[in-house]
Amino acid sequence: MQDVAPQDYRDAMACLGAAVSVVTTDGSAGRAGFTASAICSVTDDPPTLLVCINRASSAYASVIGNKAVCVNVLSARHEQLSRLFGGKLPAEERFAAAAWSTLETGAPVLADCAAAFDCRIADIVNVGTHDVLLCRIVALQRSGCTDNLIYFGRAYHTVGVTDPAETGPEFALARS
Ligand SMILES: NC(=O)c1ccc[n+]([C@@H]2O[C@H](COP(=O)([O-])OP(=O)(O)OC[C@H]3O[C@@H](n4cnc5c(N)ncnc54)[C@H](O)[C@@H]3O)[C@@H](O)[C@H]2O)c1
Ligand SMILES: Cc1cc2c(cc1C)N(C[C@H](O)[C@H](O)[C@H](O)COP(=O)(O)O)c1[nH]c(=O)[nH]c(=O)c1N2
Repeated sequence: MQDVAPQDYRDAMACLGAAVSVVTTDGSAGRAGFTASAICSVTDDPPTLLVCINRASSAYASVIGNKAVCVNVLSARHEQLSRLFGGKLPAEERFAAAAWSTLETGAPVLADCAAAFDCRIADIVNVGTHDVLLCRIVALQRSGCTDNLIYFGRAYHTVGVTDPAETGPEFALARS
């Protein structure tokens, strides 16, 4: 099979806008977290989402060791937090920038995120540089999603719903 070049693949993938989350974990293998956009819903029965994690990530050993993650979906106001968790900072400095609680698994839950999916890792598939984590949702936190953070064309954007009660949903995409 003839593969396309990784750079050509990334250039094309930059056309896929995606929601941005901070994926966290805590437990005997340590507290860690990273910014992620490679996340999607698999099935609602049993409620399952997938997360792709680079095995070179500083969070990898903790995620695999704890067998649990929380997917914290970011709002527009979390752009700086996304940059912190997507950079090379030590874990303590990343977590110091926000307020956290826990639900079932002990993975950090971002206080004011749009939605948090607390998960146990049910299965792992190795693909190239990444592991695909199949994550069973064991608890949820929701605080509305009127202004989400989006990563598209190698830049952050926000997508908002204006006057949903009066006019029905109207979506606006703005570069931040
Ligand atoms: N799935 C991922 O691991 C993933 C996704 C987005 C960004 N990133 C990382 O964030 C940084 C900035 O990314 P960018 O979007 O500004 O520019 P970029 O050119 O590195 O990436 C463009 C797009 O390609 C995909 N991509 C990039 N690196 C990948 C990887 N190692 N594995 C799978 N898909 C990958 C993503 O969809 C990304 O949005 C880079 O270091 C990139 O590797 C990783
Ligand atoms: C917008 C955006 C989206 C993603 C990322 C980055 C950014 C900026 N990164 C990369 C990841 O966040 C980054 O590698 C680590 O957090 C920083 O590396 P270390 O934690 O220091 O290893 C990333 N990594 C990953 O394994 N899966 C993913 O889905 C994503 N998605």
